[in-house]
Amino acid sequence: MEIVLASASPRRRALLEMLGVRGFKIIPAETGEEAPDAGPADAVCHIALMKARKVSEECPAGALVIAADTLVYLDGEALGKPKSADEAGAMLRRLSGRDHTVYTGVALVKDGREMTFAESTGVFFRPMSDEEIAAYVKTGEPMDKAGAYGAQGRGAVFIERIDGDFFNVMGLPLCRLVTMLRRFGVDLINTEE
Ligand SMILES: Cc1cn([C@H]2C[C@H](O)[C@@H](COP(=O)(O)OP(=O)(O)OP(=O)(O)O)O2)c(=O)[nH]c1=O
Repeated sequence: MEIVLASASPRRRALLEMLGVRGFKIIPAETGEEAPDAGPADAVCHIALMKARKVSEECPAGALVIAADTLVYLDGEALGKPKSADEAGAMLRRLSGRDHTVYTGVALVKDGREMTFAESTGVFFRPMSDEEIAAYVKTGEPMDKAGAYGAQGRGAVFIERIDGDFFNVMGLPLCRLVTMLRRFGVDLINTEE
């Protein structure tokens, strides 16, 4: 079966490769990513579905399209990707010394059949000094990431504890994704190889 990852995220690509998915195509979805006025789980599912639908329209029949969207949620507010170094610093100051929740919505679309789910993971940050935040922002790592950090990169040093699927924080909740893929006839556990 042809599998298409509707994402420009190098992390999502690496995670699918890690699962042993071979020869999948990458077609990033060009959507506005306007979050609807909804709770975080509904919002990430909606955006993921918009991405998957858009790419599915361009794909041949039989292709299974996977899309995702990740948001960091704090005090009832969604933190997306920072637009500037200053905004990244401000986000990190808010995250310092407390816990927040990362939501990733995943959408699977094949021949008009659609499935979505959202996974949440609690992330506990240790207190960060202003110097640490400035130095981290300077690395550039925060810039293309929701909440201005990468749990899989240098950002790891600020994370005291994680409650849930770590890969969900990176942008793709692998445990539930594999279960959902089975419903579309893709079995990544019982492979012949
Ligand atoms: C919190 C966190 C987010 N991220 C990333 C995952 C996502 O790539 C990004 C959130 O932006 P998204 O809009 O979810 O995804 P994207 O724009 O990078 O890619 P596409 O829409 O084409 O699929 O933040 C990390 O890599 N590590 C982290 O610890």
